[in-house]
Amino acid sequence: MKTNRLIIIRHGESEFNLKNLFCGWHDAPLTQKGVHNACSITAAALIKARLEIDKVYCSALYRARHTAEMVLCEMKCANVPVVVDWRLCERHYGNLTGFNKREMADRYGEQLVQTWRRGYHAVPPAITVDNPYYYEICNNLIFSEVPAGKFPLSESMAMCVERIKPALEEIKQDVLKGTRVLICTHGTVVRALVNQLEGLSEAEVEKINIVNSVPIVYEFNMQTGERIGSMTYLGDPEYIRKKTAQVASLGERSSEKS
Ligand SMILES: O=C(OP(=O)(O)O)[C@H](O)COP(=O)(O)O
Repeated sequence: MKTNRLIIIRHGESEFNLKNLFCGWHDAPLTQKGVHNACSITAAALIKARLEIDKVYCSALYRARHTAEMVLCEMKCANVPVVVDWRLCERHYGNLTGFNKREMADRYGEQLVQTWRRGYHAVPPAITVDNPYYYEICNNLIFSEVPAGKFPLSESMAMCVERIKPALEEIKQDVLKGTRVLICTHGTVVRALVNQLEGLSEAEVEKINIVNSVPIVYEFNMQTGERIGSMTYLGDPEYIRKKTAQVASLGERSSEKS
């Protein structure tokens, strides 16, 4: 049986991940640790598993592009083509963008904030002009490919699934031709991809939390196009368990950070 693999990663730790802030379409950079982990966790795991890459599909946001670049350099294949696709950008977090998750839970209640974070159809309040990131997001040229009328003011998981569907179909065609693809994207988009690839129910996908930097591997039968098995993380199970719990939680207030 001829098989091929698809590798998916959530970018390394961003400045907003570190500060526990909703990020979405704000173009936050990686922290030093995020840059370091692209080499010491992502590339190291791929090199150890002898997984080579022929092509990268990447979100247009800087934290994902920087991660992809670091991984390719560390794997000594910086010439690999990188296709930048706005459809792989994080879900737009609306007016939550830039706010601390724990502080939002204090203001609106844990249940509502967790519903905004993980509810399949929950759309956070639309971003307004008084949001500190409104103009930065609207004027960011990385979104120039977004078709007229499709620029969101906020997105649910369900809306995110709809926009990644055609991109995933294109990527799958490449994988079934034998191209060894890496997708470099974001927490919600990885969840949307897992949802589509595994045909999960809405309730199942609401429970998934994705760790930064650790590669996820899917295998496909190239003749039938069928997926073999479910997602496999390439990394230390104890590290993944601890980090998954952190991603799922509402984290700390800004004032609790050193
Ligand atoms: O921008 C985000 O995701 P990213 O760090 O994967 O780009 C979100 O703020 C992640 O937050 P969540 O885990 O509460 O959905």
